Amino acid sequence: MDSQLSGGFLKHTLFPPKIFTPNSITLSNGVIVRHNAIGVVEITPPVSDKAIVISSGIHGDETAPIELVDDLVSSILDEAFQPTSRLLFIIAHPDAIHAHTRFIEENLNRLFADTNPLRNKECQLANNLQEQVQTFFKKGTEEPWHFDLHSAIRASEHYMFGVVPASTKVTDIRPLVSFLKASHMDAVMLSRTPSSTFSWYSAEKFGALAATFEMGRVARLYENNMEEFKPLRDALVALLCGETLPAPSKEKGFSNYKVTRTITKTSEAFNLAFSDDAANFTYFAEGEQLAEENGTVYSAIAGGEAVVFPNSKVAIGQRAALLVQPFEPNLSEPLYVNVERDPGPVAFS
Ligand SMILES: O=C(O)CCC(=O)N[C@@H](CCC(=O)O)C(=O)O
Ligand SMILES: [Zn+2]
Repeated sequence: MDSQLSGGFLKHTLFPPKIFTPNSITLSNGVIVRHNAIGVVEITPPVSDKAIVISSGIHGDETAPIELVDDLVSSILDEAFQPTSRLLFIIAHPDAIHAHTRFIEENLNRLFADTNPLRNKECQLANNLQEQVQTFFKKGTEEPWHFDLHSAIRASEHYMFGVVPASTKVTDIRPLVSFLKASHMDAVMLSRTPSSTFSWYSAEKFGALAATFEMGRVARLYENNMEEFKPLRDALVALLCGETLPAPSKEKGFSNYKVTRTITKTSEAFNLAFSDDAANFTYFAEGEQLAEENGTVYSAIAGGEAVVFPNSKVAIGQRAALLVQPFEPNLSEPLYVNVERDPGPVAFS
């Protein structure tokens, strides 16, 4: 086994050697494991039908995804399962992981719109990751997928959910929704506007079936209860190995939301009208005030809206909250998360 990875992918990423040289090994099952860069491992099986990026650690304090990625890479190295897709595993931001923070200078997950001028470490990281993903997808013609794994800052009415970015591509995302259900996630949220996130980058530039996954809530490394994410791990292994996905949960329901509005903070005067620790998907009835900034009042629209990722402390110019409404997709027809198409009528209970 590659001596650099023998101590584990996460350990190497957090404590890399002074000089890193890309290297690769071939496992006895014919799978090639290439350590492309610190925090980036590429898996190439002899035959592949999908090209799947699984990224974690974009935010340094969201650690369950990092533990999951480390575990999947170890299992492949141990030949515990044999992938039939090309894979790119990423642990993105070791400095932020060491510092137990979301980011050091700038939110990395807002830097995927384009190549960034090098004003800080996050810009460099975003540029490197864009290059890695571009090279990976352009290497083959397999179906492109990207799961960017995160954990929410606050409590949530839905513990595990997927956020599907809106792109200008016409990609039918029903296989992605099936995967979320097979992972026993609680909900999907369809964006309506471009967002410069890592999953948006793969959806927009490569037409990937891409989503941000919210896996529970932030916790210190190794203080996560990884049993909670076993259904996601099982579904990932099935997808990576070309096997039938697990059946959706019989106990849990599955909710569909579409984003109605994005509230952007434009000045330091921005205030949310509710408590800072309100849970994701807290519902506000029509007319209830949500936020205020320099005399502009944001209130819930007809039918009410639920609030997701509210954060008044974001940098000026960034998203301070998403507002969503439930809807029922018609899954007998293609489902597009395209900036120009409404995914379907709102469904109020
Ligand atoms: O809990 C929060 O407020 C943030 C959790 C998180 O990092 N979420 C991602 C979502 C990205 C997307 O919209 O696809 C983020 O804010 O970057
Ligand atoms: Zn995050």
